[in-house]
Amino acid sequence: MQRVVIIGIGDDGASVYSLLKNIEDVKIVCLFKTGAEKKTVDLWTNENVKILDIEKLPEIKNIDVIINTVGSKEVNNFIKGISGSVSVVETSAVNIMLRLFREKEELLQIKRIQGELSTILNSVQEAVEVADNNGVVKYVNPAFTRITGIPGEQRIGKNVFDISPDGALAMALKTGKNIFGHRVRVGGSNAEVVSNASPIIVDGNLEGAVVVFQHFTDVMKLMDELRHHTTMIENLYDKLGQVTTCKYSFADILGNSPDLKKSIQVAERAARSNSTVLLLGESGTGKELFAHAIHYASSRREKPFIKVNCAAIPENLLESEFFGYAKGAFTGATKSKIGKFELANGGTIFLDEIGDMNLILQGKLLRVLQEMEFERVGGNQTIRVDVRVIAATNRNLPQLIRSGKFREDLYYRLNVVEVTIPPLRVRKEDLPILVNHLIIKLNRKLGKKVKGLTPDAEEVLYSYDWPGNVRELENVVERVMVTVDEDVLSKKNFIQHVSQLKTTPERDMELIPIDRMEQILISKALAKYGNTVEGKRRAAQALNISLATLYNKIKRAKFENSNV
Ligand SMILES: Nc1ncnc2c1ncn2[C@@H]1O[C@H](COP(=O)(O)OP(=O)(O)OP(=O)(O)O)[C@@H](O)[C@H]1O
Repeated sequence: MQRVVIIGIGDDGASVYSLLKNIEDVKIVCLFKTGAEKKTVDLWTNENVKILDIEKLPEIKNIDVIINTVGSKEVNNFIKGISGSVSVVETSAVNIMLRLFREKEELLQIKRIQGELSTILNSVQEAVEVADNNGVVKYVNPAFTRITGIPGEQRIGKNVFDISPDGALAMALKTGKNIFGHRVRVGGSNAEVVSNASPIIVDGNLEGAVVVFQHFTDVMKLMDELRHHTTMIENLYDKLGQVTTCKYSFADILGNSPDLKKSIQVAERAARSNSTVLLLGESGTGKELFAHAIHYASSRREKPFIKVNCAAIPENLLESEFFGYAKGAFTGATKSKIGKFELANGGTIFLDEIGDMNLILQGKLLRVLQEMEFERVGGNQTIRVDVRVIAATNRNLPQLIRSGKFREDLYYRLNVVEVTIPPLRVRKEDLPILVNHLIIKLNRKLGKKVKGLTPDAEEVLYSYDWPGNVRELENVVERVMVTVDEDVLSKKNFIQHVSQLKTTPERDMELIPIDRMEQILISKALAKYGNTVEGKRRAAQALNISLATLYNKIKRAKFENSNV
């Protein structure tokens, strides 16, 4: 066991201490503080070692070696004066020893980094090749061999300017610049790769270059995957845009006329089932409103509601709109797209203007309705869906069937539950509730304070037939409210702003049987004043007949009608 003392508690003293403290045959007896250290190190508080003043050196017995880390003359002389037979390692020898120690430490550190780097390079999927500034290959990783089929030992030592002069590595060495996305066949192999290369610059000098590449097919595979996911994202965006949030419920369908109530009743019953519903009614009667309400009242209310207007989509696009298309199905189909039936999966598809669909598509639709499965246009995979169908039309389907424009079998498929929505002209008693609701809504929208209509304005509305139904009524009331500043809307406002508001009698003044004319006037009066006892009393007054006569005429009209 060598008993050692260290002179000096500065940087060098600390280094020597660290170097020797774990050596088995060395016992560091203590360290000596000299006062000549440039800076003392604050390491000692955590170390189990004694620190003494240099004056105490003579008192320490049985020392084998004194290591002097302090370069001061006085300290040297003091040690020489007392060391006697004890070996003294001078400062210059200590410095050499420390330099060797530090270099060894650096080497160990480099070796550690090298080990880590080589683990990384061995495990990456990309090929890596390194050449020096003359182009001589110094390193290739295992992925290089996997991708090119060239063993490392066959590659290392060769010159890239000979074996791969068009490669990214040679280009980076020639130009000193980064090369990106270079597509090339690796010299000496058949592998087509996409590579990135960078020059290695140390202290401003070109020391070599490194290239990283991947098999072109791998890149293509990644690109395909990327494209697939991009399509998926686009389709989802598409989906978001097309999924109509179901806006209306049965509570939004206004009107108390018996005919409308009957339609609502049938629709409510249909909503509870999964049956296909066919909505019939003139334009603007509220078919879409009913479709929304049915979906909203059904168990599918949380699922998508998808509307397709069969008349608005060009015939040649309708099929792909419905069923989507596969990538490459036609020129321009660079990616696949899902159709409305898939979008509606789990929910409801609303096929508006079904009477305008072409015959070929009618056949395809029939198959979907029967089997709930289809293929995308140009695709061969069968897609199964669970969709509730609501179709609507303002056309006379039986007539279209007779003229060969609509498939009878499709008609029966769609017509599981038929809901006919009456036109506004046969339920004019619904006018007040509709108009009041519109005024409230438009007051809010336009910032107006309209309270209602004058009786003669009401008369104008009652006398009109409303061929555009509720939609026309909405347009007319809005047009009037936008332009008029009065609180109560008068006949003048309506006539002035809606020139097409011609009253029915004026238009229909051709000759008809008197009893028929009577019936028209009675229903007009009842529509205006309502079918209640009070309404009938006022109607009789307006017609200038007694209440009893009115009852008689109503009875006779009903009797006659039932005999028709
Ligand atoms: N009973 C009703 N109560 C309240 N609003 C109604 C009623 N009926 C129709 N509407 C309103 O009238 C407008 C037209 O209705 P909708 O679009 O549903 O008619 P449609 O029959 O589908 O018309 P088209 O055949 O032209 O597509 C909508 O703004 C709708 O909210």
